[in-house]
Amino acid sequence: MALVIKLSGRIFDDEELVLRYASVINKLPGKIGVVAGGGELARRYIAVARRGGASNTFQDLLGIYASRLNALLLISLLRDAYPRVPATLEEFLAAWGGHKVVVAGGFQPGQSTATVAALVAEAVGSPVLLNAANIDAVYSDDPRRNPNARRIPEMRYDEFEKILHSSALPGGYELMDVWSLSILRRNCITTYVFDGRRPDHIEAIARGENPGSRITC
Ligand SMILES: Nc1ncnc2c1ncn2[C@@H]1O[C@H](COP(=O)(O)OP(=O)(O)O)[C@@H](O)[C@H]1O
Ligand SMILES: O=c1ccn([C@@H]2O[C@H](COP(=O)(O)OP(=O)(O)O)[C@@H](O)[C@H]2O)c(=O)[nH]1
Repeated sequence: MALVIKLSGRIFDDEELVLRYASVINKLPGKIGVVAGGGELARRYIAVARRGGASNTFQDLLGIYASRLNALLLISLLRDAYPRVPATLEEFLAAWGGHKVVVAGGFQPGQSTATVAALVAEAVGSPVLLNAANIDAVYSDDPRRNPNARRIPEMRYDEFEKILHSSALPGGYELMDVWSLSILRRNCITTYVFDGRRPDHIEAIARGENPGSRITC
């Protein structure tokens, strides 16, 4: 069975955490698709570009290249990974046949790596998407803005869509963007959102546990 994991870019801002994820992924059975986010590296370049009046397209492209650098770092730590960062879904699929792990970053402006992860999960036929996020679960509202936000361990995509107010601005797209949800929903792919600081949660989910939030169609 194929498995697809989206790694929040914030994971790549923490050296120890990147090494722990590489160790967990190296031990996972079966074929693994990974998508790396842009993290602090992306936000730093996007902030300078925005300040200098660069277009949203170029701000997104900077985020894409930052996410691809994060992806290449992870590839360098993995045993049997395709040794390049695929820039398109077609390239990802061409690599998928010949390697245990393929690691991508962004694909095109106007979306986030959550959409890349959803496209990859659909393309490789993965029944689940694991989202190692910069938050421990999905809440009724953004817990960083609303201290009364309620943690929601189980929900359906229609409820998830109502909760998310992700801005489609470069470096924004918090948690998951709307395009990712439409792709996940049309394939009935189950998404697990969990604390990205806990690579051990990948094995917990593989054992059938739900350490964060589970979203189903
Ligand atoms: N309903 C929500 N539940 C959980 N987190 C949310 C929600 N709405 C917005 N967020 C925000 O989404 C962020 C997690 O998104 P993620 O893409 O993993 O990290 P980031 O975009 O911060 O790199 C958290 O920082 C959190 O503040
Ligand atoms: O296919 C993609 C993936 C990413 N991005 C850009 O790269 C940034 C970093 O990606 P993301 O926000 O998904 O990373 P994370 O939130 O995990 O750090 C995004 O905000 C977008 O600006 C993009 O334009 N297209």
